[in-house]
Amino acid sequence: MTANTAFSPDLTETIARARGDLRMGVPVVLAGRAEGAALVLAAETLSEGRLAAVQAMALPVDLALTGRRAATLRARAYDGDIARVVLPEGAGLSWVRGLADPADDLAQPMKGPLRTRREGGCALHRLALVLVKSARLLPAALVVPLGDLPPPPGLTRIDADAAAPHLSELAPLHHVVSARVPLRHAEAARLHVFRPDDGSEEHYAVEVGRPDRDAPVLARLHSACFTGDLLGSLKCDCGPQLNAALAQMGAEGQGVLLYLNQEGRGIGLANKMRAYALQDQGFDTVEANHRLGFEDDERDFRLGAQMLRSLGFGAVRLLTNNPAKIARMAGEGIKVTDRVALKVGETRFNAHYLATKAKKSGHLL
Ligand SMILES: Nc1nc2c(ncn2[C@@H]2O[C@H](COP(=O)(O)OP(=O)(O)OP(=O)(O)O)[C@@H](O)[C@H]2O)c(=O)[nH]1
Ligand SMILES: [Zn+2]
Repeated sequence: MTANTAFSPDLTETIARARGDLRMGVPVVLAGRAEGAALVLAAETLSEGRLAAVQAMALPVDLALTGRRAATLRARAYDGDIARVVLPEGAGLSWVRGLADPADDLAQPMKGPLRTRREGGCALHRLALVLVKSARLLPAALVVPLGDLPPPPGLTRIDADAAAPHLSELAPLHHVVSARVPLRHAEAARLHVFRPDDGSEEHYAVEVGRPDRDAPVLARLHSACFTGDLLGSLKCDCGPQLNAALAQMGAEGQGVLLYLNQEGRGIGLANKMRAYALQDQGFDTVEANHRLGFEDDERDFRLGAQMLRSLGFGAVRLLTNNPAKIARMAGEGIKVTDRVALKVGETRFNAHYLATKAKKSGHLL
């Protein structure tokens, strides 16, 4: 490796840079062997100026959407999980935003007619959506295949053939530090910080007592909920569940709570608030995610399994009502010897939310 290439970003670093670019509204270039190079711009952060610059290139432009969003818009998704909606000539920023963001779907239901592309490949579109989702933006992106044109200078360029399999793998988490933090519910607690090597959010583990590594440990996989955990929101049951889990660990003298920074079931706080705004319009928690173009649950529970293993745990008594968590742990090689029910925090504001989870996501009552 020469000095120059040693300083160059590798694939993981280039993808992290691309996430930052997309969040700032800067286009990135995806280049695949079969498809050639394409310019990608996140719909959420697209500016008038960059849309005009795209249109000035006089190339065919697609708005890549997930199959979920396309279904809401009644657009044909020829690629199954994604749709390539053709950008009509002269379409403005409000056209792009209206397709990407369901906020005004009810007020302005007529978005079409929408023409979706059938011919050509969709690998770069699929990768573009993975990238904008991982940047916690709305899952919608303009994709401009460049043909023979050279990409504009100064843009982050990603090797699409290498990036697609790379992004489906979990970035390794490294244990950064741990220290004692006595908690109201569990005085003998220690907070461990884990950092993924792809530049994404850190995740935490709260270890209560000194649990025996050879026995199943009382464990809770808790997903970040700013509104519930910190603000005391009555719209979900997260805050009471967090406290009850720590209290049970404190009472038993041992346990481990994994705090996964996957706000809003993995869609980020801004998108969760978009989902809440749709719930204000009458949609339930699952429908709201789908209208936004997300799956019901976009979390990656491999994170929890990796932290447990890193701390030396192979078996858990899992505090949860969610059967998917049990299945995901087992699938990742963590033995779930018991399910410990965690029923706290029902309010008149979240009764419908809890009932929807029971009905649509199979939560145990
Ligand atoms: N997208 C979205 N996320 C929500 C909504 N309400 C709560 N959340 C998020 O859902 C997650 C709650 O996760 P958990 O406490 O692990 O709940 P669970 O998967 O139902 O499982 P258990 O609590 O273990 O039974 C948190 O990340 C919240 O931010 C909502 O209406 N929409
Ligand atoms: Zn919550």
